Amino acid sequence: MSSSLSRPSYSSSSRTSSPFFSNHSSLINGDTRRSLSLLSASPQELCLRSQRKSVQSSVVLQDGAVVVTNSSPIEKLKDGLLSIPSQEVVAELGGGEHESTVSITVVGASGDLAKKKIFPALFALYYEGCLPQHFTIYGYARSKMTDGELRHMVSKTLTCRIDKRANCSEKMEEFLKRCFYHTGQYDSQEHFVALDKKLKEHEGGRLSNRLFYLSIPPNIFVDAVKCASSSASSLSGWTRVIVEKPFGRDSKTSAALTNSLKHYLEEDQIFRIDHYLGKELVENLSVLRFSNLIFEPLWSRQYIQNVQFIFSEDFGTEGRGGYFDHYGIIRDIMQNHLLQILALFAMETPVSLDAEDIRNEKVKVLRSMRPIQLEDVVIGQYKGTAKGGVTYPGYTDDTTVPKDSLTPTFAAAALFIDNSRWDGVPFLMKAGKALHTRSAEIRVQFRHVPGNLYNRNSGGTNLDQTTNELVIRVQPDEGIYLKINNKVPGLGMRLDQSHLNLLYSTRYSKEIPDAYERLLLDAIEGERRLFIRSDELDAAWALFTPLLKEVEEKKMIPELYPYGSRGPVGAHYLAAKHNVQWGDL
Ligand SMILES: NC(=O)C1=CN([C@@H]2O[C@H](COP(=O)(O)OP(=O)(O)OC[C@H]3O[C@@H](n4cnc5c(N)ncnc54)[C@H](OP(=O)(O)O)[C@@H]3O)[C@@H](O)[C@H]2O)C=CC1
Ligand SMILES: O=C1O[C@H](COP(=O)(O)O)[C@@H](O)[C@H](O)[C@H]1O
Repeated sequence: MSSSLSRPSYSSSSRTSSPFFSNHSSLINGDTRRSLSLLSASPQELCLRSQRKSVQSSVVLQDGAVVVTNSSPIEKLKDGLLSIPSQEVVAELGGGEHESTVSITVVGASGDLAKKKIFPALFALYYEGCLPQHFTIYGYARSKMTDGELRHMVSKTLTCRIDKRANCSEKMEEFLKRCFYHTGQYDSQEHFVALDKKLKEHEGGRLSNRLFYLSIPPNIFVDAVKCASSSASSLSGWTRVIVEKPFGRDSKTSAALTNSLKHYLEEDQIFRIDHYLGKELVENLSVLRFSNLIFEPLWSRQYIQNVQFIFSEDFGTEGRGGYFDHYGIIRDIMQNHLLQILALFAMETPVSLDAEDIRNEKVKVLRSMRPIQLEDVVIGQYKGTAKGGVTYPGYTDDTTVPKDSLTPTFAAAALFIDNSRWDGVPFLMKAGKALHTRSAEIRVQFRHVPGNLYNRNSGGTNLDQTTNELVIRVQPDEGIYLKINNKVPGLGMRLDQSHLNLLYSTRYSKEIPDAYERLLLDAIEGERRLFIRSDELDAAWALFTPLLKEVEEKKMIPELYPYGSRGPVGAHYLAAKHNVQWGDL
């Protein structure tokens, strides 16, 4: 364990352990509350107020300083008195002096993810006033680049939601002035020491908090963590590391990665990102379930016939064939994104919205899952096709993919949760690249109405087939709709199926933030709810590793499907075997 990281970290789950604030418990009263409203115009709070309504954050007084914390004052204000435990400091604003700073280092800044997602998300947070008063962003990679070149690169990546908004270029200029670049090797202590020196200069003696985003290939994660932790971690505030997937290829490699990371970091310094957890509709899943009386009572085997998690992309592995061939669609999408959504969907009510309470429930669901049977899995691989005069390449046409590759680019699977709530309910997953459309959705198909009166004279509608279905469309065109049977207006009695439709674009004028914005902000705030804990990861791999091993050892041949099609027909047989029809057809 590196000495620089042996200090306690100040997670929401370990708030009382902070040596810096352990004596700073205070009482909040009416005066303090008045101060809170006076402070409400600060940019940080505006951001927290408008976007993060789920009472995760608050502003409290601590020894004369105002501190943005991660807990809800509302919950604690019951008797007009709030006892604040020592808190993880997000920003400390005292007597007009701004004492803390956050340095964000994007390790692998020259890469695809950094350009496509991380820098645009950081800019969006800046634009929305969500970044602390004092922050610095450093790009770190081996490529030689000046600060100016990094800024030029970042300025070109603004393809996201902010670029058409008021004062965008002005804000961009301000943002870019806070971005710097440091050239270095990922395994060089010396280069990280040099980074540390630069960070310190920017921090200017303030309490320093440091976030490292590992946007690099997984084989160099540990080298980078080792150097960052021993040569560039904060000596006064927190140090956190965001780790991108893949977290290993199976149980063994994942455990090895976790062990190596834990050699240099405490678990609560590791933020394992699954960006699907940052998507608006995925975040909303718990709200839908636990804040609406009408859903939770139906959320079990008693009323739900099956649940479907569907991911499709209308493009192939273009440009990422090298990475993808080593992993395949089961590891790339199912074992993480879809399984995480399943866990949120199926978990029991957590004790609270605290990260640990939620993750405890997710782990329980994952550990209750039945081993996946090979006969409950279909795999496919896209092949080249020509349509409308355009030729679309097959997976193995990619020059970085071996010609005889058996790597699945499509998979469908039936999973089961062996607990009393979900006994016997098929949870179907389907994920594929180079399909006819790009979408991600959750479909909940309810049982048919017993003894339905209207089956007798519904004018041809078979109510056993037209059961209620709740669709949570994660992307695109985010929305939630419920299929119901309804009388067609008129003198006769004819039923049809209609939608009660909550389409976000018509209901909300606010743009939907990118998942990376939410997750980066959470990491800065120390909110771990949407990050994967190591036992969740272990449980996810324990479920998929035996299946992956079997598929690979038996050299299972994927069913070929044409680029742009709906995927292999085998997926329909799999669903039919479980008395299910895919809802997206
Ligand atoms: N791109 C995406 O859409 C997604 C990516 N991810 C994950 O995020 C991480 C980053 O992805 P991405 O940006 O696509 O990755 P890249 O392949 O673009 O790599 C990022 C940077 O790492 C350095 N690098 C690349 N290969 C090596 C190597 N063999 N040895 C040392 N350094 C290397 C390069 O910088 P330099 O040469 O300048 O040092 C490169 O610019 C990966 O773990 C990936 O799996 C996860 C989800 C989506
Ligand atoms: O993690 C990954 O996700 C992307 C899809 O993300 P989305 O937010 O664009 O839906 C996928 O293309 C990639 O293969 C995978 O690694």
